[in-house]
Amino acid sequence: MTRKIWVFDTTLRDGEQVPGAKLNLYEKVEVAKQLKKLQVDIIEAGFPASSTGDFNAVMEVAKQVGNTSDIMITALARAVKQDIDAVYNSVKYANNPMIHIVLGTSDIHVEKKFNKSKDQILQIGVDAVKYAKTLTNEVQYSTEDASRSDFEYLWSTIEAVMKAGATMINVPDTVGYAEPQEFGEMIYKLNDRMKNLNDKVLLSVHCHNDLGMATANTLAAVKNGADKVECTINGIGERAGNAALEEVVMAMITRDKVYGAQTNINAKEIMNTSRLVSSFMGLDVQVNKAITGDNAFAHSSGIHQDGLLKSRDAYEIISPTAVGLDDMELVLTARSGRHAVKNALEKLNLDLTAEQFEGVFENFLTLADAKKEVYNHDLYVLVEDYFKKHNMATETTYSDYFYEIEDLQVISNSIFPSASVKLRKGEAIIKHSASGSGPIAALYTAITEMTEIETKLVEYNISSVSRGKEALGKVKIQVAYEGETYLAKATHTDIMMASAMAYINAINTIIVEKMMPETATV
Ligand SMILES: CC(=O)SCCNC(=O)CCNC(=O)[C@H](O)C(C)(C)COP(=O)(O)OP(=O)(O)OC[C@H]1O[C@@H](n2cnc3c(N)ncnc32)[C@H](O)[C@@H]1OP(=O)(O)O
Ligand SMILES: CC(C)C(=O)C(=O)O
Repeated sequence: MTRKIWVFDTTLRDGEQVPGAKLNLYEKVEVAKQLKKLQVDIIEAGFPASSTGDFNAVMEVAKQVGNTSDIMITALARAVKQDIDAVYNSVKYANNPMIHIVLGTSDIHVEKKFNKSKDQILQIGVDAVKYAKTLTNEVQYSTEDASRSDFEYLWSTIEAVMKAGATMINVPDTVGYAEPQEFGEMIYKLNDRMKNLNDKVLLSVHCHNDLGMATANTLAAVKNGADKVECTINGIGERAGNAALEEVVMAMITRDKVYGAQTNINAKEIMNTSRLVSSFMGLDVQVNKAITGDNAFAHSSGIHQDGLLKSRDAYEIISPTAVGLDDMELVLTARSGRHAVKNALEKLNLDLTAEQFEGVFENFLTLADAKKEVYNHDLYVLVEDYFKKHNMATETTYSDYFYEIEDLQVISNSIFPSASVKLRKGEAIIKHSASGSGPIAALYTAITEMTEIETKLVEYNISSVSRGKEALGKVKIQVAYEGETYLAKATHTDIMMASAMAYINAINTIIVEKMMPETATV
């Protein structure tokens, strides 16, 4: 039988502990609404005692998102009356409020942090739970630093707080010290004892990623009886972060026979949630991050691309559509082979003879060696160049459709930010200037007015690819056009040039998908 695993999302509490990731009230509510669409069971919305801003944000999440019976809203408190009151007074507006109390159980915490005896700390925990129970029925108790605690003391604490009324026991690997086998064994023993005492109390885990094992430890706990997992979107959180919700959930779906457990998560909302959190918190997702990284479903090497074209399961264990992406991406690079390039040409209706293909492929490799990625609009131009070189007539001049940047100048000031841009479209040269509220707005306005393709810039993201003065700027954008979104990127030492190139890549992609004539055959 498949067990149900509860998902407790702590993106808005532990995730928000990432330096610089603080969200305002509006942003917290928006993320919480998206977490509800993702169908998490519990949202930990913050730490209300820490500031008035966070108290109000938690209260707003409780009111606006906790207003239905399918979700529980909680927030964190130390084992301190004032913190517990702050949690209660903010989460009480939810249909299902819960108070979450944390207190350490390891010798390090008891002796060095609190300078108290084990009995004193245990009593403080019990009193905190008893007090919280006078306010709400649902109370979770977290035994901070559980994985470095003396097992019998950890158990005495859990037993005592369960008797005091805790409805969920959360066992944290606070400093990411645990190892899957060892952590699994600890959870097995705790589960056994807990179920004997009161089988209605849920056993939960909260794992950190200091040794890169947060997901593995969480899944080991699931295998060994844990009922609930605490996670964050994109694995963000204090220091090296927490177990990533998308990894834990997709592992249970993909390896269902191993875990025999499932969550209620609507996996198709994973990418939307990841992008929203990344954009609001200003935290880029590492490109190779499992499930939500840019390259998680992108294949770039010839042998893999060939294998995928023959049978998807050769190199794919999860369909990208399962997490809300359109499809896998075959990125054309200098490591691509003939099968992938032929497939891309065929998709564009560019049917070539074997001899023509070999000629185009040779030129493709030369271009790919010079560029990081070859786009569909580059393929059109490669085919056209081949035909021109071999004095063959073409019905359509493809390069007449696409834009290339020849030059640009951007003036950034607080009075009148402006941009002058020179574009090439086939043989034609177009020049234009525009102003805007900032340099990027001016640049993108100039290009929009020249190309007459009205897009909406949904996201603009710039990062440095390397260190130092010569660092390359990498620009990633998302634009909307006629109800669809297009992602594009570009890299250049000049960040304005990288910004313009990314935008032109998006424009050319829109042209390929929406504006190339059906009859565009060679
Ligand atoms: C593992 C985790 O992620 S736990 C959650 C971490 N999150 C946060 O810390 C939320 C943000 N924190 C804050 O805003 C502040 O630290 C506050 C409001 C919690 C406390 O602020 P202050 O009162 O100024 O105390 P400060 O943070 O300097 O020190 C923590 C105090 O809480 C005590 N404390 C720490 N953990 C606990 C606990 N679980 N239960 C009871 N007391 C605790 C410490 O011993 C210390 O008390 P002391 O002043 O008597 O030595
Ligand atoms: C509050 C607890 C669950 C925590 O964040 C930790 O121990 O890491």
